[in-house]
Amino acid sequence: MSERYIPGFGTHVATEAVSGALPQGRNSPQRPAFGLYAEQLSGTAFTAPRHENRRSWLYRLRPTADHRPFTRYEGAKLFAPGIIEEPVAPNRLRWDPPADLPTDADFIEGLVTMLANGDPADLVGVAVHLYSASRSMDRRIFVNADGELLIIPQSGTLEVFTELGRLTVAPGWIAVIPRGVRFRVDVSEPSSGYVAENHGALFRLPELGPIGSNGLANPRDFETPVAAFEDVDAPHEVVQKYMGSLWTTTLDHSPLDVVAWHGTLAPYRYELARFNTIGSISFDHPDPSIFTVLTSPSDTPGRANADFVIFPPRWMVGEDTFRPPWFHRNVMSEAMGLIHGEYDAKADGFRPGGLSLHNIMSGHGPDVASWKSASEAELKPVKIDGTMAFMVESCWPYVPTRFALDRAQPDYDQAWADFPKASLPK
Ligand SMILES: O=C(O)Cc1cc(O)ccc1O
Ligand SMILES: [Fe+2]
Repeated sequence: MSERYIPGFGTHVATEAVSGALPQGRNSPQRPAFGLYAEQLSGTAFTAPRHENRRSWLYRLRPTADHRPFTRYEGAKLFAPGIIEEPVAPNRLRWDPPADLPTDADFIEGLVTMLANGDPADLVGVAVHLYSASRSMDRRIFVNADGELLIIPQSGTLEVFTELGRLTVAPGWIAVIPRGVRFRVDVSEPSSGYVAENHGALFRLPELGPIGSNGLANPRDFETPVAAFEDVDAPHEVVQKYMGSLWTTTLDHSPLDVVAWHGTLAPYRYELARFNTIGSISFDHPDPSIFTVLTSPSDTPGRANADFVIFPPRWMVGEDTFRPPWFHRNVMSEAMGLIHGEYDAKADGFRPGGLSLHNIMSGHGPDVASWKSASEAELKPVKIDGTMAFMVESCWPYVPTRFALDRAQPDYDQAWADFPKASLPK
């Protein structure tokens, strides 16, 4: 079947891969068509307010309930390894793309956790993982009970076959797989990138306030796949992340057997180039919240559990303005990655596939070289081009994993060494 997508963010989709599979007029008929099983998948509490409520009804060959007990999964040792015991130092950290990410790995084995905050069982927090996959998942399925997965490819295109349909996700695109949705990732070349795992409230579009009714990520540009399934009666291993640990069970069939579904909870993809970037056309550099693609709110208004923010190509026109990111200390914690190109606050050392962490209250901003060139630049209109950085900003400070701590650049503080001292009038 050729791929097709339905446009819109969080819209109510009704889709069937086999004509007549989707019940009409009710969710749970006494006997669904063809002996399919009706199953509800909830992304929000049953009683969540109507405008936030997200759930879908799935019509499948066998119910998800039909499985044997899960046992501990012994693979993917660098994925969700648990938190370090020692206190977290107030240091800024940065990583080159690690040279020793798993090789000859599928998407599950290739996941490596770098940063995490919050306990998944508290339903808050976010984790940042890298992945490096050179093999397709062969009769293996992954499912995350701990939150939704925001997948950010950096190199190589992923074919993600989920219970609710298939998504092609190339670098420059993102995909979000809801909590609990089972999926397989196929690759045709060594592929790597980032995953932000959101344990908290579902990602949604940010409010637009005075921007008005259009702009930033427009709802129409989000794409949800139509129903697609496989009917395979052969053993399939299901690896599940559940309350921070990995578990496994084996089914005698593929669980990607949803023939039809309808509802508002579904995987989706989005091309970052569609982002309608809005910025200053007078002076001063706005807060980066203007670049928010998706936000997962916390219980405190305006203080995100996780904001997914991008730094796309854009014109810089500010008059009498220091144009790159300013020096700052933030009560929010900032994890950043780079998909391609260069980031305007870092002349050196922040590489595609790398990562940086500026945790709560760490002083950061432009490195010396970026500061010098931006302070001396002629302020004509300049296009920042050929770049895509992103940030996963969270109100909860991140804790690096042991793997991450052992691989941090030893000299990141040098980015801000040797600033000349200001000289006051005598
Ligand atoms: O620290 C960073 O590079 C991210 C960032 C970018 C920006 O334009 C303003 C503030 C900010 O934290
Ligand atoms: Fe910052």
